[in-house]
Amino acid sequence: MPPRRRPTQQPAPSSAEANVPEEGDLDVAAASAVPPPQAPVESSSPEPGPPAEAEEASDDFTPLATERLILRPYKPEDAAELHRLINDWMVTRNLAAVPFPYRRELADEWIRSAAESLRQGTAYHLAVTGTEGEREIIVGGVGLRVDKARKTASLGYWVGQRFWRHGVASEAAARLARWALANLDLVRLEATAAHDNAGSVAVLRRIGFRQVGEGREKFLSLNAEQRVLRFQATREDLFGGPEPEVEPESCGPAPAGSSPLLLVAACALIDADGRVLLARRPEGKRMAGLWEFPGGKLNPGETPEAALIRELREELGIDVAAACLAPFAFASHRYERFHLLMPLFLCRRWKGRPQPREGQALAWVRPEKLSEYPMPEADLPLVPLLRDFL
Ligand SMILES: Nc1nc2c([nH]c(=O)n2[C@@H]2O[C@H](COP(=O)(O)OP(=O)(O)OP(=O)(O)O)[C@@H](O)[C@H]2O)c(=O)[nH]1
Repeated sequence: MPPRRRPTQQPAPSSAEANVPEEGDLDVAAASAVPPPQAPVESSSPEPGPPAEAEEASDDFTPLATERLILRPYKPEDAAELHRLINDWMVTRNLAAVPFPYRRELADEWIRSAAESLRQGTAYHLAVTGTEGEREIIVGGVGLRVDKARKTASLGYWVGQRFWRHGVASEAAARLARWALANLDLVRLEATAAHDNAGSVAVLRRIGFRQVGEGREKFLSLNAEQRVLRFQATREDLFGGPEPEVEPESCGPAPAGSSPLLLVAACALIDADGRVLLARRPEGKRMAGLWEFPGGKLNPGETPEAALIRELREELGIDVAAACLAPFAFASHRYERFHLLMPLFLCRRWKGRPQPREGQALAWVRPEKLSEYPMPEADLPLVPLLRDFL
């Protein structure tokens, strides 16, 4: 079959990906790296600054680490190794967007286009690397194509045949999927797998995707359509809903059959420009990726004001006086495992400059833009109140 040359014909994990049974262990090691906050992320300065704008383009993607792997942007010098791994019928036959045979020049072209789309924030195609002895080796690839209009992204992955049966695809795909929902402006992830690709289906299920339907897709390597299974994952699928450990001390008594009451104090910090500070729940927490008002649970015996003063110092490194906290509204919302009662205070004066002390991204948001930021359900009624007031 002659290779075809189109920018979309890539070793790209665009969909319907690797047939990778996932057991055992791989002799690869991880270096330490942390994900950068991504859009919509703004200045954390309380001084007047640029208005809130979604900003997703990045020239500088910080690699993502897993226990054994590093997910990093491709480099031009990866082309030969990439070509050697991907120009393999056993790998390409499961990849919808990769032709076979795969010509060497396509690897160069792919690396160039992956760098450009990463810079623009339209796709995140990353090399999955491990180490063999002291040497870094490429073991596969993982990627996301972003559909900004639909706030979705499609996940794909492939693994070089030599590295099958070591759990590489699950480890890499889970990391990128969780990073994406925690850091990008997305409501869900999508993925497809060829109906007979049991390995890839198992990967998607293992990392938290749900099957939502079936369809057909053209596979370049087969030069034919294939039946595919369609999968999706939302934040709730990957991180769980709002179900914190509810300590009896912070709750009122819960009669049999009812949910415990959780008291949380929250604060809308307002800067001199009338912008409100939102904090994004970081990867690793339930509801990661949602934006909320800084604050937190009340400790036993604490007043809401005292809890807020403590939380604002811990989370943002600022000092607030109780006299500067003005009661504004409250949220009363039933989550599955508890009922949230959350007084919301307004504060226009504080000491220090809010800094993200707990890995959260911060955004100073104009009131009319608040509704563009995905927030926990309990906060939704507060948004119009705040917008009208400010
Ligand atoms: N701070 C804050 N919490 C909110 C908001 N809306 C909302 O539903 N919550 C929920 O209220 C609870 C706040 O608890 P928290 O901040 O002390 O705890 P957490 O889940 O972040 O975990 P942690 O115990 O590790 O700090 C969480 O379940 C959180 O999802 C909000 O606007 N601000």
